[in-house]
Amino acid sequence: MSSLTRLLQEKRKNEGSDGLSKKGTPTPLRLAEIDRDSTAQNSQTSITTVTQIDSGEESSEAGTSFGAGPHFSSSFLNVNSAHTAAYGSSIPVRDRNGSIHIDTGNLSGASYGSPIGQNGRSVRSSGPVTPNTGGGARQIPSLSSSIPYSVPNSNKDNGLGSSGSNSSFSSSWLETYGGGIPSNVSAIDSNVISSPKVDSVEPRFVISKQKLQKSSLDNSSQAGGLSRSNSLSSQFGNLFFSKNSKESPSMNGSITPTTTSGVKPSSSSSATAIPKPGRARQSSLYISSRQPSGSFSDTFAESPSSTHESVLTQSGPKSRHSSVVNIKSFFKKGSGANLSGANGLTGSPSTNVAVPYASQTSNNSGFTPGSYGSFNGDTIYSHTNDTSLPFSKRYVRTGDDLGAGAGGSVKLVKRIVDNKVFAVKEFRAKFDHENKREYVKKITSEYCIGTTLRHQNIIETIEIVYDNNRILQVMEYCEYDLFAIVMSNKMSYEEICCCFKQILKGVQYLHGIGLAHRDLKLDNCVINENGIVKLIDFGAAVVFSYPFSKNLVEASGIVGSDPYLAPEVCIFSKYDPRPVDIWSVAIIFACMILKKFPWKIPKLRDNSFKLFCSGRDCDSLSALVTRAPDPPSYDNLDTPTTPNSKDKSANNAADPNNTTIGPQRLCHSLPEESQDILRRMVELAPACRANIDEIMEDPWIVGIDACRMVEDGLTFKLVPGADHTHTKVDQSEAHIAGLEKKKKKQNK
Ligand SMILES: Nc1ncnc2c1ncn2[C@@H]1O[C@H](COP(=O)(O)OP(=O)(O)OP(=O)(O)O)[C@@H](O)[C@H]1O
Repeated sequence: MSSLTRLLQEKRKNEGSDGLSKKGTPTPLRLAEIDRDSTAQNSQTSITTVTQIDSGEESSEAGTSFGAGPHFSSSFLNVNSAHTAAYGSSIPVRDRNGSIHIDTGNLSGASYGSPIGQNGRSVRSSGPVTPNTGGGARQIPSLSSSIPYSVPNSNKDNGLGSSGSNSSFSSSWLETYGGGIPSNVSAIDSNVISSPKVDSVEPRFVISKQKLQKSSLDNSSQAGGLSRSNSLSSQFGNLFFSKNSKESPSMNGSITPTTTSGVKPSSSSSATAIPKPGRARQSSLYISSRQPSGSFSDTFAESPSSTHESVLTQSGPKSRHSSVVNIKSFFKKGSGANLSGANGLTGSPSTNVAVPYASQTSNNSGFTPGSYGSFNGDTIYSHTNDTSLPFSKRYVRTGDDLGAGAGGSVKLVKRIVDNKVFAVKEFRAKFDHENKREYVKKITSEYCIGTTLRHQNIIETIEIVYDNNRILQVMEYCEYDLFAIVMSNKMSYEEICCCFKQILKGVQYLHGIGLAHRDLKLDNCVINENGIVKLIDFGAAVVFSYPFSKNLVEASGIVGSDPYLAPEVCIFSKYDPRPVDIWSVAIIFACMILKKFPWKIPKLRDNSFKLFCSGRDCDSLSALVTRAPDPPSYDNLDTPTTPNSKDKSANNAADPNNTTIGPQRLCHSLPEESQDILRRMVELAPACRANIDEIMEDPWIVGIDACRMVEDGLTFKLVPGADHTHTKVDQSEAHIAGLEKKKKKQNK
């Protein structure tokens, strides 16, 4: 068990059993209680045996040697390593770093069997690219071939149509592959999952659909975008998961070690074990970020002064430009050349950069011509004009690291000219096995998104610098990780609602410009002294809509962190990324209220999730996930589809009074006024899930008095929510890195 995990456990113990007990907030039911109750009830209800297609997680732990170092608890490991990956066999899956893994079709271990690093991140088992030879693999179409995207309410759906796969439900994946659904069974019978063929490069790297298709053909051997997030949920893992959380009874299968080479055709049977791919993205990057590089860290002189005095003075409103940088021209003019030079590449990376549509329609009035495109010295992009000096002459490192993850490490710096404090993300170095073009694509993708976004609930990128062979992203600094604030257990209910609404606003902005985040979790929300929440880490973001196009560009790959993953991500090779974000935000809310995850992973082998899926009017998870809302009836054509009418076809519980199974298993533990919309946010079927605009119209959400910045002449001023203040914690434990450090000290 990691030191931090133990710390959090201890903290939880000390804090007693209840999370929030504010007026109007039901005392959250601990997962342990839920599980005990439900397990007891389980035997009495009509829930029948669940056909488990996985081998058990428990045995995976038992059968895996994690080395002699400190271990994470089983629950921690499960949440952080239980990667669902591409199901079936022989699918080369690519993580966010571009490394390709081959799953052999056995439950195993690239992740489970890998040695766990000191911080609990399993070492990635990545091998060379191996062609997809899964000839026997059944081809699972994308989710859109099973459900119509043009569902009622699609007018609220940013006007996006389907990706051209509007097959009706009658010709769905379910009927083709899954057979009929017995109507008289209330439990989830089986989740028929086989090997989806992932055959495209990630769309965010491609300008047009045509290019995407071409690239898909060209790169068919580099299939798949498996990506695992380096989940700082790790800390939550141990804290939130009940020790008593029961795994599925059928989880006692043995674990077959995964190899990263060799190919095994998938079985099309529903009893196929789900292979566990390597925990690719996180560990190796994590390690990478700690490699002595002689670059970034050495560039700064350590500042003797404490960081946080000045932090308090710099957290005022940042200038918000209404415009969005045209990243396409940005790359053509400047950074492309710069990066080319920097990485020894020929050709501009601009040809592979996705352009969200807002970027083409906006003007660039917020940026001077010199702020991007051309660069002074080592600056690739900057909000400011003061880029004539090299980075190391303008900033000084101060304080400790803020965090490190898959994309790189984040440090605190002070701008010499005005003593303002910023967070600087040093993108990780290129891996040896990674080709340069791939690496540049990844990095450029993240930072071009970072430089494009302008919203008070999205972190602001100040400048991007090429320095000493590393790419540095200077961001506004936020004093707290939302994770750390939640862990303090001091948040009031109103404060939680405020944070929730701000996260939703950030998502609304992203979805409005055609981007989905795909890795929304507490760890990727930071909060400043004013109580303004910001989304960070756009390393997994994708463009789902291009300018002037009504087509949806589906996302692919299992991207995100297990407890926050939407179920369709684990089932389909391609999916609409918007409902995935919505699901994740619902989990974030549940975590803030309950102080624990509802489940470790949205798969049937997780008993808690299985119970959540059970007790509905359908017995197949696949069927539940591919449901579509009822079409509007002829009698009610004039009546717009309301959330309630959508509910008709949603995955409602057969017995709404039974709080141990079905959606109410989760929702009944949440504050009453939040239950309606939360239930719609955790709809198993993405087509029935509330979209962001519907959520923002929910009366409870509308009524939340969230803190916000409003324009005040040329600047912005804070309008705090009237019914709450924001919790502050000591800076030594305001960020994950600080928490880790503190724990390590305590353990010595
Ligand atoms: N602007 C910021 N202000 C304050 N802290 C920040 C900021 N950006 C990042 N951090 C801290 O650094 C950590 C890692 O940042 P980030 O998530 O961007 O890195 P990553 O390498 O992409 O991580 P992951 O593996 O989760 O994707 C965050 O969890 C947070 O604690």
